[in-house]
Amino acid sequence: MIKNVVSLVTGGASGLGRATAERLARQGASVVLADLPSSNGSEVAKELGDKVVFVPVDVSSEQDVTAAVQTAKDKFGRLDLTVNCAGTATAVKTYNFNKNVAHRLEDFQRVINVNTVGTFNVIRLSAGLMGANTPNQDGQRGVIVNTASVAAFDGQIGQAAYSASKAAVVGMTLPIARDLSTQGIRICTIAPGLFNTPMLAALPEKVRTFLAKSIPFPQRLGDPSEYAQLVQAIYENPLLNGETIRLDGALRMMP
Ligand SMILES: NC(=O)C1=CN([C@@H]2O[C@H](COP(=O)(O)OP(=O)(O)OC[C@H]3O[C@@H](n4cnc5c(N)ncnc54)[C@H](O)[C@@H]3O)[C@@H](O)[C@H]2O)C=CC1
Ligand SMILES: C[C@]12CC(=O)[C@H]3[C@@H](CCC4=CC(=O)CC[C@@]43C)[C@@H]1CC[C@@H]2C(=O)C=O
Repeated sequence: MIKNVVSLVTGGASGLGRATAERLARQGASVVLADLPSSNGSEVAKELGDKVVFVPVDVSSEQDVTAAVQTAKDKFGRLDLTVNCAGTATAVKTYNFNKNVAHRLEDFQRVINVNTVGTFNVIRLSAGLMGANTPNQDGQRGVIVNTASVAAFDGQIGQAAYSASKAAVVGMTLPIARDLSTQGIRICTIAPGLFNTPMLAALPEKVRTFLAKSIPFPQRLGDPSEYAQLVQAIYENPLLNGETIRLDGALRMMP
C-alpha cells in the first residue's frame, strides 16, 4: 500500500524522520525530505535513491513549507502522506532559584515555534494539496502523522516549554481531524517514549542506560524503525483518525 505513495517527511535528515523516509523509500514511495538547510538532508536523500528529494526547510516558515509542498506537486504530481518529525527540545526550569534567573522567554517561544507552530504550518499547507487528490474508494484523499511525545502527558522537571509544545500537538489532532474530514484527510499523532536517535545521543551513556531501565517492557530504547513501522500502520488503517497513540513500552516518565 505504500508503493507509489507520495510523501513529505519533515525532520527527515535524522532520527525518527530519517527512519521513516528510509522505510517509505524502500517500499517504493516518493519522499520530499524536508529539514533545515544546515542538516545533512541532501546526503541522506542521495543515499535513499532517485525518488527522494531534499528541500531545505524551516518548518515555522510559510515560504519554506510552501516550497516543500510545491516540490511534491511539481516532482511527483500530488501529496498522499505527510509526516511531521521536525522538532527541538530544551531543558530549563521555570525559575532557577539558585541563580535567581527565570526561564528565558525566547527559549520558550523558540520551542513552541518549531514544535507547535511548525507542525501546524506543515499540516495546513499539506492539506491544501492533499485536498486536490482524487479520493480512493473510501473517500480518502490523504493522511497526516504528527509527532508529539510522552512529555505531552508526563512532562518532567525542566520540560515546561517542550511539554507545552507537544501537548498542543496532541490538542490540535482531534479538531484538525474534524476540520479535514469533509475532504477525506485523516490525521493521527504518535507520542513516542524514548528512542535511540541523535536527540537522545546528546545525553551521557549513564543517563541513557538509566532512562532505558525506567521502561517497563521492552526495557530498552525504541529503535527509530519501530516508529516508522507505526507511521505505515496509520497510513494503511483507514479507521485510525483524530487519535494520539503512545509508542513507549508502557513508560510513564517520572518527575
Ligand atoms: N528521540 C526520542 O526519544 C523522542 C523524540 N520525540 C520527537 O520526535 C521528533 C524527532 O526527534 P528525533 O528524531 O529524536 O530528533 P533528531 O534531533 O534526531 O531529529 C530532528 C530533526 O528535526 C530537524 N529540525 C529541527 N528544527 C527544525 C526546523 N525548524 N525545521 C525543519 N527541521 C527541523 C533537525 O534538523 C533534525 O534533523 C521530534 O519532534 C522530537 O521532539 C518525541 C519523543 C521521544
Ligand atoms: C525530549 C526528551 C526529554 C528531554 O528533555 C531530553 C531529550 C534529549 C536531549 C536532552 C538533553 C538534556 O541534557 C536535557 C534533556 C533533553 C532535552 C529527550 C529526547 C526524548 C525525550 C522525550 O521527548 C520524551 O518524551
